[in-house]
Amino acid sequence: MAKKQFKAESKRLLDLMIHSIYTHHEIFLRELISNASDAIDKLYFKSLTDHSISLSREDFKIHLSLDKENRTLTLSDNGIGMTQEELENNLGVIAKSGSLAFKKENDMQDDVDIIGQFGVGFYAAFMVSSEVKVVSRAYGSDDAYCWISSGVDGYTIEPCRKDSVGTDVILKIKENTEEENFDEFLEQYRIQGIVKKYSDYIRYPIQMEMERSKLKEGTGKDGVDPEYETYTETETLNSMVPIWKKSKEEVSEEDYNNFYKEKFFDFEDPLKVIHSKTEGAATYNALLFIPAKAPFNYYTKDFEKGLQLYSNGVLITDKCADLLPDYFSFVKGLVDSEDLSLNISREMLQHDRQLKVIAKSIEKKIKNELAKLMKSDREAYNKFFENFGLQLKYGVYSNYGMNKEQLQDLLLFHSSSENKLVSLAEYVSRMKEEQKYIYYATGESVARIEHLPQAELVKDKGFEILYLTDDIDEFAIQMMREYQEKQFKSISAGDLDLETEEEKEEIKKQEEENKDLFAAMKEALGDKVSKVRLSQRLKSHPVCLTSEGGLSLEMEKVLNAMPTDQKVKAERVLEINAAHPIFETLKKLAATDPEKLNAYTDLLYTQAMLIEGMPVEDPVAFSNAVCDLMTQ
Ligand SMILES: Nc1ncnc2c1ncn2[C@@H]1O[C@H](COP(=O)(O)OP(=O)(O)OP(=O)(O)O)[C@@H](O)[C@H]1O
Repeated sequence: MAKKQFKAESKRLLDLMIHSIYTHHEIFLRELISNASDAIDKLYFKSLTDHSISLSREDFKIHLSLDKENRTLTLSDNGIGMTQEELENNLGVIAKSGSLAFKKENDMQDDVDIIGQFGVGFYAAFMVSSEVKVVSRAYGSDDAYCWISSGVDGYTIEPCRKDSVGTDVILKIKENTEEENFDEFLEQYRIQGIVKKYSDYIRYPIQMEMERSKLKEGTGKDGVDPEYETYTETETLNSMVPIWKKSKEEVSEEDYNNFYKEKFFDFEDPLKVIHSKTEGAATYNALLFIPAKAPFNYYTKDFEKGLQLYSNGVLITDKCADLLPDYFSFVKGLVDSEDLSLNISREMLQHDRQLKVIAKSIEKKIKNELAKLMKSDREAYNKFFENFGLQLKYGVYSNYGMNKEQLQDLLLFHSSSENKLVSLAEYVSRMKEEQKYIYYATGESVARIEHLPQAELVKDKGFEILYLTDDIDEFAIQMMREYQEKQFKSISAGDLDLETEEEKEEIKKQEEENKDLFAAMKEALGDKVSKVRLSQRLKSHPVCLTSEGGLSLEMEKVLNAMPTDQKVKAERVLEINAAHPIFETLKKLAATDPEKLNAYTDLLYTQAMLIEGMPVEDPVAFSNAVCDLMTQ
């Protein structure tokens, strides 16, 4: 059977092209400037081998001009131009890319970055233009041709005059409609803004006549009213050389800082700059910054993470979220890669595989740089941690601890013995020979934890305690379970395993002897506690509250502060210090005055709650009970 060719309804196709590919109208300018840059690159490439071309890099430019009255925006380049045939083939055939063909035909050198590949970008002009006119004269030809089209109706090509080689693209900007504003594309500042946004790093100057106004001479002083006059000035709108493509030696700290502040709208210099060129599985340049302070909305839903993504110096996405894991969401910066397979609108990527490879590599880089900073400049790292440490801890906890290995060495906690932030590695390196666990205590603040009765014995043994003051801390620690094969242990949970065998025996004996007392106290407290027992962690304080099972009192507080209806309750244990005089009193009361024992038990429980920073269920009853005691 004879094979038939597909036919395309070219009008429909163009219509689709104009209305369905791009999300933002402003993209048209990026596309036309990229075409101009490609055309110049081609001529430049030719000039490398054809010595009759006397142009050097500096001679090439792209020029923009606005004519509000006639509603035109003109882009001129002195690139390679197009012959009549090329106009016909490249602009008359949708999805035909002369640039891609050029790249394939010629073995392109490193310093030429042809951008075009799909053969559709040009048609973006019709999103904002009622008519597009292309006047072009090809390199090596004396003839020029004019291609005109109003979009779906087709196009005409006629000979015309053009004095120099290159191409002028003249857009007749559409009239405003009820829904859409096109006038904006006739405003010089809007055009300047779009160029800066997408084409700042096109390597040839993009110039425009900018209208300015100044005070007329002789006015505005000596009692003469100020009068203004307008004048025009040619301005280069783009910065051209991407700072990230320069070598590190060429860029000063000030250059980096200024670039960061201007581009990412910060008033302060960044805390750390990471500039890297990577080759291998993923080839890319990255320029990343760690801000000195968390933005005011950092810990809110409004904050959007992401890095700018460039392909050959042309902006593809302003905030590519996939390039950063959540726990490094504070990083600002950009990635530029030539190996991205872009989708046709150049607004997205086609395969996220490449992006994943780049993201993995960036993540590794950020982690290593932070670890380096921790070692080399602790003060700066502490500052970083004060601002973003919380995010790292969330990172350890989230996704069922999937990233804990990655992040654990970046964490800092306040140390009881050092009285400053320490890393887990530092803690472990100081552990005593007989110390089995990494001890931690939780509470609202360092000052509050300092006074926790539970900490007494652990401290007495000379063991360091990590003070956890953020809500997420204990959740993160529980997710980690251990660090360098040392388990974490809360000073308020379960058996601290601090006693010698004899001490353990002694406690067991005392527990047995006072079985009835503890049973009576438990009875008095009812559901409030799951157990009353002898304490193995108290030294001078009478009581404390601990918990059993996976849920600690601190976690209970955190979870119950969340706006959900489901409330949780930790299994509370009231611990009594056998060495405290109160113990003797309790023993006596058990035998003589059970009612008083009940009242004292309740008082002790409430005191323990207060020490823990837990809300007292009935403050009035507590106050009355204390007064009763005072007046006895
Ligand atoms: N200013 C110009 N000077 C010379 N040739 C041009 C110019 N503008 C467009 N062309 C030619 O027209 C072709 C089609 O342009 P178009 O913008 O539609 O696609 P492209 O740039 O090749 O690819 P992409 O869709 O990826 O941008 C280009 O490949 C190029 O050969």
